[in-house]
Amino acid sequence: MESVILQCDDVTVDFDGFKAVQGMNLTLVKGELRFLIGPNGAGKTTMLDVICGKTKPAAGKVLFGKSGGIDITRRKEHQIAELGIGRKFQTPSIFASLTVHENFEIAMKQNRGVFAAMRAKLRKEDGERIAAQLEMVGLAEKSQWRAGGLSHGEKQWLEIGMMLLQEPEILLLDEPVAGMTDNETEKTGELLEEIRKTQSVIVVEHDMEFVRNFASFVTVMHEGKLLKEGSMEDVQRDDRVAEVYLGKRRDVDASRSTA
Ligand SMILES: Nc1ncnc2c1ncn2[C@@H]1O[C@H](COP(=O)(O)OP(=O)(O)OP(=O)(O)O)[C@@H](O)[C@H]1O
Repeated sequence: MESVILQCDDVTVDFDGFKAVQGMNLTLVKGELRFLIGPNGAGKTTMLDVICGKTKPAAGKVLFGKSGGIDITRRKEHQIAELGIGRKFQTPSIFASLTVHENFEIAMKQNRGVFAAMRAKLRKEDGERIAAQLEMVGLAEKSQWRAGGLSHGEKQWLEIGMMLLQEPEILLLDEPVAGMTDNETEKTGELLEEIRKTQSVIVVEHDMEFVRNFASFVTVMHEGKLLKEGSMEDVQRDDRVAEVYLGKRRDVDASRSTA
């Protein structure tokens, strides 16, 4: 049976009277790769902010974990991260002057603080995990490169790898392929498919070609609300979805957006 790992119930976010999210529901099961799409301003990023604790909802609940889960709605951001929800923002937060390997070492020991982490010794099993993670995100051959010298796509993978080392149960990614080359986009999709074997992932995305290639289940938001949920085929066939995306046109195939 599918096990629910995250449940957002009737979430409303109010920014000084403006309801960026209104009564939004979202349920994620373990091992799911969920794409959250919708036009600009739909409330997608705000939903990620609510789940990771950056923004507190005015109403509703966020439950995390198995068997009904625990209510994380009022927990602080760092507590939610410690519980196992990792958030990656659009701009990578990596240490540009350190090597790829050193960045991974820091991620491995993040709880001790950055400077303590740099001094602390790695255990043998930590080294093995880092090696496996480098392999998974395709950076094994560049482990001694300075992170600042990596391509845009590689920096994103580095940060995803750093997050994975902290073993989150859920990863929240905001437009991970924005600015990537086609080849990097493809590789990122493959990486997400690999990640979902052990973790659950929510991806906010504008790149419809990418969504079509890698999404099995899509949630569409519009004006802070759930507009439609289903397979990409279902979503593309939906007249309301076509309407909010492109006026009256049926195809949700918006050209690649960098928004
Ligand atoms: N801190 C804030 N204060 C006031 N309004 C905000 C704040 N953050 C977001 N909003 C507004 O809430 C609405 C939803 O924003 P959000 O960023 O969640 O949308 P989105 O679907 O992620 O859009 P995009 O695809 O353009 O990133 C927008 O109208 C935005 O201007």
